[in-house]
Amino acid sequence: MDGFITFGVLTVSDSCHDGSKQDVAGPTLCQEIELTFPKSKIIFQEIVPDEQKQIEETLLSWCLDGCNVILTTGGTGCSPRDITPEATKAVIEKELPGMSQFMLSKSFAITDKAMLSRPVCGVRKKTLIINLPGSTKGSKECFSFVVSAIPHAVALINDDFARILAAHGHIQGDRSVYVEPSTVVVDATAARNRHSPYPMKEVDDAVRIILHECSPTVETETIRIENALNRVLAEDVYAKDPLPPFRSSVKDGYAVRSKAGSGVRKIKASAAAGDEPIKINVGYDEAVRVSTGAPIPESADAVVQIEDTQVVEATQDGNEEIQINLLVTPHVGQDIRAIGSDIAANSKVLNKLDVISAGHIGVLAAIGQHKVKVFRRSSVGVLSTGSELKSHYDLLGPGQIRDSNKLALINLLKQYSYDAFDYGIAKDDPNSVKNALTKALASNDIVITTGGVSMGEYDLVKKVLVSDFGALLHFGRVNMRPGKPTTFATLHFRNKRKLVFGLPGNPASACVTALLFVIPCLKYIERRQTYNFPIVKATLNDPVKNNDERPTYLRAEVKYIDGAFVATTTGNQTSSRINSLVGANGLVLIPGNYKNYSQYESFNTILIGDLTN
Ligand SMILES: Nc1nc2c(c(=O)[nH]1)N[C@H]1C(S)=C(S)[C@@H](COP(=O)(O)OP(=O)(O)OC[C@H]3O[C@@H](n4cnc5c(N)ncnc54)[C@H](O)[C@@H]3O)O[C@H]1N2
Ligand code: MOO
Ligand SMILES: [Mg+2]
Repeated sequence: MDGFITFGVLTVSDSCHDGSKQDVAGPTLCQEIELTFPKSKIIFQEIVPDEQKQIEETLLSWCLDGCNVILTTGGTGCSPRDITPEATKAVIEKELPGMSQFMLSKSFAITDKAMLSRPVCGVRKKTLIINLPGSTKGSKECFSFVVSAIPHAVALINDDFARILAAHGHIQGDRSVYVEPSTVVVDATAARNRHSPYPMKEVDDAVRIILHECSPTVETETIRIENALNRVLAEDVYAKDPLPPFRSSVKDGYAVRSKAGSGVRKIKASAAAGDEPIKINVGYDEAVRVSTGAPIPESADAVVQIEDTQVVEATQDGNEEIQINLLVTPHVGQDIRAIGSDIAANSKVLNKLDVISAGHIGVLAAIGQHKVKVFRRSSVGVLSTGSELKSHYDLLGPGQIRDSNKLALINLLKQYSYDAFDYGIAKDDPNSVKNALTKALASNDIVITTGGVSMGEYDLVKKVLVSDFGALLHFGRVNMRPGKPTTFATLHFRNKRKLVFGLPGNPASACVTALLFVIPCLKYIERRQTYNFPIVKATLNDPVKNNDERPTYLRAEVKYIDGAFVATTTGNQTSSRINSLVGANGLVLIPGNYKNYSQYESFNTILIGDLTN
């Protein structure tokens, strides 16, 4: 589960900061983090000088931004500028002397120099801060000494065993959270229901029910613009300063006074991009050589591009122009980017409810805004149910298959830019299902389960939801193929309202129902204005049979050819066949009732991905 522990790596060093030395320790620590915690995410990496205030400010801002662990490297010694431990002490609320002592005691075995190191480790709110020495070797070694304590420390700090243990695959057999046994008793086989007691809902009604049961969030969070892609803005954004902040040249050419028209000009000075604006008076017979992006001297009112000029006189070595001839008559403002011409000072640049794109982030960077307020996203836990399931890392015994749903769903959500957390595999027994659900519900707003929702005596998800969690099942069957037993429930867990999607176990069914029901729900809650997938009319490229009374969502590759959408199905469409999702960017909706459809018939098609041509 990517992004489970978030890290920040702060190099503290005057010489790395001013560029006279290359920072090797910082990048090496990042590599170590990625190797040791493949599911982690490094959200910050910076170099600051050995200045107490700057170190403190950076630590505080990373803590505020929800960084789980900050590693500092450098500034822990006893030279006059070494100040990292003091800065760290000023930021932390609880010191962890054991961690520093352990690190030192291990270091003594390697070098006596460790006696001169003064690392501080501690906790501020939900962030663990660890000082490491500045040398690449030393910081790497010291990180390796304390690394085993990090996941547990993060769990303790966040008071969140379930999430952390789930992240490390300890769901089954984990005794750290006690869960009362389930109240569900598996039915005697002969006494079980012969017909599903759940009314069959149409897909559109099911979507309406889901959206009715959730509301667009009002919760916001403030995040760095680097992390803001695809988030929904929770505020209008205004520019304080104009862009450009000075009159700048649009072309490589000559800044002149337009009134003097075309003709010969003496080169008085030159200005390149990045130069300070030159304070000279440009006479009517003069010009200032300018490059694109350079500031224009105040008295000039036009730029003439190089292509529209000729050299009249040059220095003897041929390096400098002395006089040039303007071949065109310049007009006022020609090729000058006026102050505020792109963004006027105090103007609104971005609107609340915009979905942040690369362009938005560019605007935010251009106006110097470091953070934005966005709407909070729902946190999602995903778990699989099924006694036959094994992790894809395990060897299979007789009767076992690999769990493909969990990873497929977590990554399906990721495709639409939502994160989801892995809550393992529950066995088909009520206690195991209750256990896994408890852990997933404890840390998430939304839980997705797969399997165990149909008619079998071991399909226990619905029962456990109702009996053990007091859930309200809003529907338990939907008129669609794949996905008939799709279940949607709401419940209160520790005084918080939760949504549960009980998706079918068949792999294609799980993905199709996640697309049709979960993704629009996540978008709607996040306050996206467009939460439904686009629908187009597409013509079938191959004949299909619907062997079912239910409307069917065929997985297909959709192309736009000669002004029309054409859909080619991705082979066998049986619900168990996860391969039918490979290469599918569309779901073609064909009516049920056991009808056959010939090539060239057109159907509504939901676009779930980019067109492939
Ligand atoms: N008597 C009836 N039987 C079934 C009906 C029905 O209406 N009456 N509906 C069928 C339909 S449609 C579907 S879809 C499946 C859904 O079943 P469940 O949601 O109860 O899922 P399971 O029984 O647990 O598993 C079904 C199938 O999928 C495999 N599976 C489950 N989880 C995973 C996973 N994580 N990764 C890979 N494969 C998984 C599992 O081994 C089964 O083969 O029920 C029909 N039955
Ligand atoms: O609805 Mo099920 O998903 O067809 O196999
Ligand atoms: Mg079943």
